[in-house]
Amino acid sequence: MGAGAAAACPGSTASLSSVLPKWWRLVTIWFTGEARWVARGYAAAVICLALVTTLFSVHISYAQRDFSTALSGKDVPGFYAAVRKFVVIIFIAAPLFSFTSWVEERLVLSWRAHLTRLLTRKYFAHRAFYHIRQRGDALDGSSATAAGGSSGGVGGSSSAGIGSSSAGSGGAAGGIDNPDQRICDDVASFVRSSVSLSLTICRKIFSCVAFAGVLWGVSGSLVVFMFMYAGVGTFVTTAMFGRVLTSLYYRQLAREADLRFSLVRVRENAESIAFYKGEAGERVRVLSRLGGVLGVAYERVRWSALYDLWTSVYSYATILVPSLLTAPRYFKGEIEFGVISQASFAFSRIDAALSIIINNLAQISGLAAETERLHDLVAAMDAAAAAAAATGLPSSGSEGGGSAAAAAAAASAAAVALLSTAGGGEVIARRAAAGLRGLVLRQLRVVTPGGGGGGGSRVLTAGLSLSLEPGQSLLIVGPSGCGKSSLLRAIAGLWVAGGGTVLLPGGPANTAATADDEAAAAAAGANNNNSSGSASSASSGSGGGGVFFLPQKPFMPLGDLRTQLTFPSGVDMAAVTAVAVEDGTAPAGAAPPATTTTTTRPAAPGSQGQGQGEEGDEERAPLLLSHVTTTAAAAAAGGGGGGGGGHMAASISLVALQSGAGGGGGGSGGGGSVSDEELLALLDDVCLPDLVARVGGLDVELDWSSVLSVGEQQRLAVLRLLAARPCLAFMDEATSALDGPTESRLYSLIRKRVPCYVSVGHRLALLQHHTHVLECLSGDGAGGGGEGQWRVCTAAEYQRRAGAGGGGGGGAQQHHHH
Ligand SMILES: Nc1ncnc2c1ncn2[C@@H]1O[C@H](COP(=O)(O)OP(=O)(O)OP(=O)(O)O)[C@@H](O)[C@H]1O
Repeated sequence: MGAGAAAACPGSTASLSSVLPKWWRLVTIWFTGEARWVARGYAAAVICLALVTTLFSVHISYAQRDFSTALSGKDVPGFYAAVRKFVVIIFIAAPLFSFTSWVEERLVLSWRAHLTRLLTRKYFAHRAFYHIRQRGDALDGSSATAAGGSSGGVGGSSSAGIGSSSAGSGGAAGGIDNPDQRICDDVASFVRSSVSLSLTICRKIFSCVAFAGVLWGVSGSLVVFMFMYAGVGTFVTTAMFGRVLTSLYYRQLAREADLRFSLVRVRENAESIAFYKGEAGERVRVLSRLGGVLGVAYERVRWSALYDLWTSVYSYATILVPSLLTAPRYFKGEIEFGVISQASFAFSRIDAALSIIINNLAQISGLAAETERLHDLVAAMDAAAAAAAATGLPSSGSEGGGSAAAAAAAASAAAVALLSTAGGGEVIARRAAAGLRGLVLRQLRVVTPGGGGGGGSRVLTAGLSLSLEPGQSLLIVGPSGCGKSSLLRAIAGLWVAGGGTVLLPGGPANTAATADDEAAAAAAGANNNNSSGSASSASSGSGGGGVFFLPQKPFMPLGDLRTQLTFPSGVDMAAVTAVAVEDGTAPAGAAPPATTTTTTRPAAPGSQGQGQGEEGDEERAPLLLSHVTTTAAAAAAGGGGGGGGGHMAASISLVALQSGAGGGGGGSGGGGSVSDEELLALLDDVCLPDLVARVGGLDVELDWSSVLSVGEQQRLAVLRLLAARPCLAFMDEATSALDGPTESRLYSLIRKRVPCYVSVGHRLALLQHHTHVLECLSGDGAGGGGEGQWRVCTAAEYQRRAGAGGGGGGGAQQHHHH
């Protein structure tokens, strides 16, 4: 029974001693972090209080002794003297004991707050939540319960974690299940158990020393016997129960989180399940996860019963032993009666101290499991951050600075090392090029997560090079599953496995942050070098990078209607600052909170000449989309007819044309926030003029994803794009739920306000809104291990072919060589 449990759970392979360094690493996060003086103050206070309360316990034992001796000797004055002494001690000790528990509770709360905030920051930094989620999804189901318990050191866990973000090799390598549960529940229990166990140990050591002195006065042999007795007991207990109980506790945590997750999924997808009439299946799934929880729970009950049996035998024996050893001397008249009871009391205290593992094994094994889970989570988050930093845009704008750059460089180096061990693959480089206002891809290779060069990974795109400049727009088309969305994932930096370079607008000219940005960044954790400064602020766009992604699935955050419209940059500055102040991350000079929610926009690009980006002049110059091809398509073009479109048979190159510094395409608006009037006008633009009136105002909070139709949600998403006014936008089937005329109207607006954009779509009607088409030529995502082939042509040419040859495939045939 125990062996089975141990084999099934990675956590079980960790012995208690191997968990100790991990526990210590987690503990030092608080004690050496920015709040270290608070932490150390609390720790010193509780340790002193533990010492004082232990001394009082010794006094109480002496008072008790006098008490019993006076009573048995019928010594009336002695009795009353003992009573008086006892009352005085209790009078002082009682408030002290309650003050001690108050300080302990405060310590627990502060520590928990600190650790949860830290993990939350790490969770959102560098989109760790995305990379960790991927691994969690892959493991969703029964295997998830066994995941996450890597018993290796930080290095081992890190490489597993990095794999999840880039080139993971499947669940077997160890991953992170249910990060939400780890951040909420595991932190709380970890902190509580750590404090209570540490204090227990402190108290036990003190009392062990104090009572060993007392007992030594009675009988030296009793002390020696005591230590031997406790040593054997501890050894037997840990050998018999330690690993099994830790493993069972670990599995129970994971399975309970799985059960809860299955119920949360039902709540989130209630309508779809109801339409499918899928409740029977869901019920079975929930109940089977309950079965998983109960299975582990029953096993725990069995082991706990055995453990209880053992501890009762052990502790009852300790009641008898001191009396057996001291009674003969009492019978001979060598000691008083009170000495027997004092010896028993001292013996039981020392026994309790020495039997700390025996008596607290359940709590210790719980703490060990929580330590494993939190340690793995932190390692995975750090690894995800390092991987993101390896491919992320260099820091620019609000978080710039020597230390940030150095940290990013260090993280990059770490990530490259980790990636090379995890997947053996290259990483896509993403850079911000100052002055660039379009998109440049160079020899881009996109690989699905799942291994760098095999082991389930697939190459979706190989050798793709293109450039897009203001005034141009690209429609990505191709069969479902060929890798269109994945191309956007790679450009956005969500997928990093592969190779080549992505250049995006960036640098001072395009990322000049507004005051609000800076305040937000400063307040929201600028002093945390894991904060998501560089890559995400640039690529999420609306804040300061000028690049905006609209995903395929609309997302409606929790909050009022204004939040929906201004997402992701609509930040309640008062709340941000409040959080940062609570968090202790607000710098001394943090900007005072704004009173309203604001949406920031990139400032209008200024003169191009100031660009200090990483790229040279060649990259800064706007590039005309001259051609695009891939290695495979290039070869094909060399051998067969290349119809139109400017395909080149030879090597791929980017043709930099005349720089049109100052970037055409117009319209990049000035900085500042979006007023309510502007929001109302934008709602009008996206054909939702009556939405505010219908729901009752901009401040109304509803469950937006269920009260708005998918088409309405898509229109709101386009509104966000228009409000953000990026210089480059990516839309993944962002208008797929809209009727033709509405879609057309929205695209006309986008064309007017966004100089350069890329869409993924299936409808031919979209052609009229794009200047070029990027077509995936692989029928099935380069199935069978072939490389993804793409080609570009003008929209007119694509349209011509579609008219003549039945879809873009007519033209595609010419180059479709495997
Ligand atoms: N996290 C992942 N891990 C491994 N493979 C993935 C992952 N996400 C997607 N894929 C695979 O990558 C391929 C490309 O997916 P992608 O979403 O880019 O397709 P698409 O061309 O956008 O399709 P559609 O038109 O249906 O939206 C698919 O075969 C998909 O199964």
